[in-house]
Amino acid sequence: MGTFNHRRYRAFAPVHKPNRRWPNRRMHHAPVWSSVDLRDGNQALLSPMSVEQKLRMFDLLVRMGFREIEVGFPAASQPDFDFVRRIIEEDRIPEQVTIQVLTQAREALIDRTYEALKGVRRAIVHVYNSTNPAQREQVFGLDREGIQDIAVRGAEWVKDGAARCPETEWVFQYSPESFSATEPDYAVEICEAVNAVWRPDQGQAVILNLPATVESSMPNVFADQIEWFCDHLRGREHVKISVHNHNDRGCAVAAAELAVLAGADRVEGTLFGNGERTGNMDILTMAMNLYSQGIDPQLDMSMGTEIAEIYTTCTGMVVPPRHPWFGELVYTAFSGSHQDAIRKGMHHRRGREDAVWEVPYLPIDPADLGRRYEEVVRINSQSGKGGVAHVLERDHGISLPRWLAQDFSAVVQATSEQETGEVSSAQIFALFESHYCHTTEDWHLRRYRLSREGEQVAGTVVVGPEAQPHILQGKGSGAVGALVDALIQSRGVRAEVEQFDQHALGSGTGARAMACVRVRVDHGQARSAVAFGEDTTEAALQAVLSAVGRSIAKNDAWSASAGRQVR
Ligand SMILES: CC(=O)SCCNC(=O)CCNC(=O)[C@H](O)C(C)(C)COP(=O)(O)OP(=O)(O)OC[C@H]1O[C@@H](n2cnc3c(N)ncnc32)[C@H](O)[C@@H]1OP(=O)(O)O
Ligand SMILES: CC(C)C(=O)C(=O)O
Repeated sequence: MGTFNHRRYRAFAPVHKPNRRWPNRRMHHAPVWSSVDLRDGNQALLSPMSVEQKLRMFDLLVRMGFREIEVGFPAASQPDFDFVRRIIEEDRIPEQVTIQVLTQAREALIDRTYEALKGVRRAIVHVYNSTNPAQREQVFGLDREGIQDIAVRGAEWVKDGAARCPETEWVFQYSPESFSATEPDYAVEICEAVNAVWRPDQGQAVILNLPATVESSMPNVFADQIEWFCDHLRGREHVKISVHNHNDRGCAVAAAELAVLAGADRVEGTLFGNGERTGNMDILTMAMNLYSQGIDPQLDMSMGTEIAEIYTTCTGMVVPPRHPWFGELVYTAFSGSHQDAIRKGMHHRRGREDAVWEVPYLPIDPADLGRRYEEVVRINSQSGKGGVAHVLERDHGISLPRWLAQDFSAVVQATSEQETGEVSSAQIFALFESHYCHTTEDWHLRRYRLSREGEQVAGTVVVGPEAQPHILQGKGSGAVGALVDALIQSRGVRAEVEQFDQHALGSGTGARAMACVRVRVDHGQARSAVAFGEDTTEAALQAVLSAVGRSIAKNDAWSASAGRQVR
C-alpha cells in the first residue's frame, strides 16, 4: 500500500449535541471584526512584511473601518517590535481603533510584549497555549493539569504586566490554541481557570478566542463546539467569545458564519484569507456575504481594487481571479445565456436604480466594489448574440435589432474560435464596421431627392464617385421602395429588402440615425448592411446601397455592358 491510504486517518469526533439551536438562528448584524493580517497573515509569509509595508497595511485596515487590529507578535522579532513602537510613538492609532498583540504564555515574552506597548492608550494582550491532546503529549509532554498551569501562569504574567502600566486601558485575550481539537470540557475548564485569574466578572475586559488552528471538521461540527462552549462556560455573560478559523478544508468562512449563529460575538481573520497553510478565515468574504444579504458589514470595501493592490504589494501574495467578491473574473460572464440574462436584467433596472438588486448572475452590483460594468460581459466562443449586442450597446452606443445581433454574433463567434480567446470590445467594433458599415465608393450615396406624388414617393438618388456619379430614379411607397424600384428600372438589379430597422441615435455618435437592412439581390445570398446618416432616410438609403453593393461584383451594376435587362 502506498502512502495514499485513507486508513491512516480517522473521522473527527463531533461533540454530542442533540439540542442544537444555532441552525434556527439568522444573522442580523456583523460580528466584531479583528484583523490578524499583521500577525497571523504576516507570520505565514515567505518574506514577512517590513515596517513600511506593515504601516501601509495598517493604514488600509484603519480606513476600511477595523476597530480591532492584531498588529504583531512584538516579542518574536525586531521588525514586529519596531512596528508596534512606531505606531504608538507616531500616534498613528486612531481613537476608535484598539491594537492587539500576541504572545506565548512565557514570562520573558510577556515582559517584552509590555515593553513594546509602553504608552499605548488601549490594547488587547493576547496570550495563547496549545491545549489539544496531540500537542499536550507530543510537544509539551504534559497532562491536562500541566497545560492548564501554563495558561494560568501566562494569565498571571499578563495581569502583572498590565498592573505595571495602569494608565493604559487593557483588554486580555486568551486562546486555547487548537480549541477545535481539544476536548470541549477541557477547553471550558482551562478558560474558566484563566478567567479565575483575570476576573471578567469584576470588570476586567476579557476575550476568549476559540481557534480552529487546523480546520479538521465540517463547519456545523465547529458550530456545535461553539454553542456547547457558550452553554457550559461559567460567567459567559462577562466575556466576549471570539473565533479564529483556519481554512484547511476550505470551509473557514462557513465555519465562522455558523459560529456566529452559535454564539460567537467576534471573528478574527485576514484580507483574502492570508495566513498559515491554506490561510485564515477571509474577512472580506464573510463581510461581503453579509453585505449581499442586506446587512451592514461595518467595513468599507468600496475601494475593492485598492484593497487588492495594497494586499498584493505588501504580502507578495496573489488574489486568484475567482476569489469570492474580489477576484478579477467574479463578475464576468463569458457564456451566452448568462450575458443575455445580465443584459436584460440591467435593462430592467433602468429608471429603477433604487430598487433591490436582482440582476441575474450578479449577486451584487459590481460598482459597489468599484468595479466597472465593462468587466461584466466579455466575449469569447462561449458567448451569444445577447453578449455581443450588449458590448456594442454599452461601449459604442449601438443597439442592434434582434435579427442583426444574431447575424453578427456568428461573425464574432467565428473570430473567437479562430483566435481561441477573448474578443475585445475594440475588435468587436472593428468587426462590426468591416462587416456591415463598409461601402465602396461605387455605392456611396452622394445625394438624393424625394417628392411625394399622391400615394407614391418618387426618388432620384445619386450614387458613386463624384467624378462619375450614377443617377437612379424610381418610385415606391417610401424612400427605400423608390430606391429598390430605381435599382430595377435603371440597372436591372432586383433587390428584395428582407429586414429593415432604423432608429435615431442618442447624442455622442456624431451621426443622428442608423439603419440596418438585410437585402437579397437576384435571389442570391442575403447581405446585411448598416449605415449611419444625418437622418433616417439618408441612413436607410445608404444601408440598402451598401447591402446591394456587397452582393454584386464591383462595377457589375454600373457597366452598361453588364448584360442586365433594363426594363
Ligand atoms: C497557531 C499560531 O499561529 S500561534 C502563533 C505562532 N506564531 C509564531 O510562532 C510566530 C512568532 N514566534 C516566534 O518567532 C518564536 O516562536 C518566538 C520568538 C516567539 C519564540 O522563539 P523560541 O523560544 O526560540 O522558540 P520556539 O518558538 O520554538 O519555542 C518553543 C518553546 O516554547 C514553548 N511554547 C510554545 N508555545 C508556547 C506557548 N504558547 N506558551 C508557552 N510556551 C510555549 C514550547 O513548548 C517550547 O518549549 P521548550 O523550548 O521548552 O521545548
Ligand atoms: C494564536 C491562535 C489564535 C492562532 O493563531 C491559531 O490558533 O491559529
